[in-house]
Amino acid sequence: MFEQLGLIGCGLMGGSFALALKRAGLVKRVVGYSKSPSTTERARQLGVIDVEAPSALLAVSGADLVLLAVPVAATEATFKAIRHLVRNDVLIMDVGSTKREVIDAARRVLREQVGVFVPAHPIAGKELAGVDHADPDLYTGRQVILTPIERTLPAHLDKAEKVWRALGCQVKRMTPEGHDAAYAAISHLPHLLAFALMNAIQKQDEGKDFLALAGPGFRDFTRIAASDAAVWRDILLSNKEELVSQSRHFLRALQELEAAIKNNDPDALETLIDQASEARAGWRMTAVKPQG
Ligand SMILES: NC(=O)C1=CN([C@@H]2O[C@H](COP(=O)(O)OP(=O)(O)OC[C@H]3O[C@@H](n4cnc5c(N)ncnc54)[C@H](O)[C@@H]3O)[C@@H](O)[C@H]2O)C=CC1
Ligand SMILES: O=C(O)C(=O)Cc1ccc(O)cc1
Repeated sequence: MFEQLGLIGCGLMGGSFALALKRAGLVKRVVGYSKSPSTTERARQLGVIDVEAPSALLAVSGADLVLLAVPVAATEATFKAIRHLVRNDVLIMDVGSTKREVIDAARRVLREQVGVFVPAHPIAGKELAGVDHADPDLYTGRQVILTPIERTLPAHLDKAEKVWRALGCQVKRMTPEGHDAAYAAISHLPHLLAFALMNAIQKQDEGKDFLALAGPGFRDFTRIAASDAAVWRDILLSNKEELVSQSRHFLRALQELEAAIKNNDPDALETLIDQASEARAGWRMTAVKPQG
């Protein structure tokens, strides 16, 4: 049981964490801070937080658990804002979608105290940002990747694992590098492609008319294109090398398909589609709860 969660970033991810922690009876009080005072106020109105803090530092004052749930490029400024209140008995976690840059920021700012920070990435979320979409079930049954470094304090790592497990998550450990390489392929590239597809269509003269005719396949493929621009700008820029490398893999695969079409080669085309179809049919999302 935690006395106080200091929540920095009262949006979708932070708000959902606060609601889930409260529902599990794991926290007595949630003190929240978001950059925009209207968001913090809304979070309190919704019962996501109990107390509005006027600064990140004041949200952390008296907290034994701190969650950073801000766009990843805001991580360093957030650590700087709170560093004077970072003590060894406080557990700090984040929920950022990339890990190497977040950890570099933590090392630069927290220095010898970096061990209290346990980098975390819940593989849960949706395309709808903001506290109004916070949901106590968001994390239930989902994977959470922890990417500890050599200085991470074992007791803090253990406590972090217990918190996520108590919220119904399946916890996995990876290196920050392994994490960023994998998520470039399975999350950052798919978002990039969804953004590109929407723009490619809407920039055509008949784009609007085409979109009006689209069906469920298009809906499934492009859902994530509606994601928050500031959040995704930061994610894509903070995993640049891995993302560009995955984009090259994708372009090669696209060119192979295009060549089979241009060459009127049905066998080659069928083989390529078969490979994709079998891989997708055999894939299941790792989850604790039965998935829809
Ligand atoms: N949206 C998703 O599905 C997932 C997002 N994430 C990560 O979660 C983090 C938060 O994303 P969401 O909750 O989706 O976004 P959001 O936009 O719903 O919430 C972010 C909140 O942070 C606040 N904020 C922005 N800059 C700030 C600053 N400098 N100081 C204090 N507050 C600040 C915003 O006002 C907003 O309330 C990001 O790092 C993202 O990479 C991780 C997994 C899934
Ligand atoms: O909307 C979806 O289905 C997502 O894939 C959500 C998501 C977005 C970012 C992450 O780092 C992890 C999960």
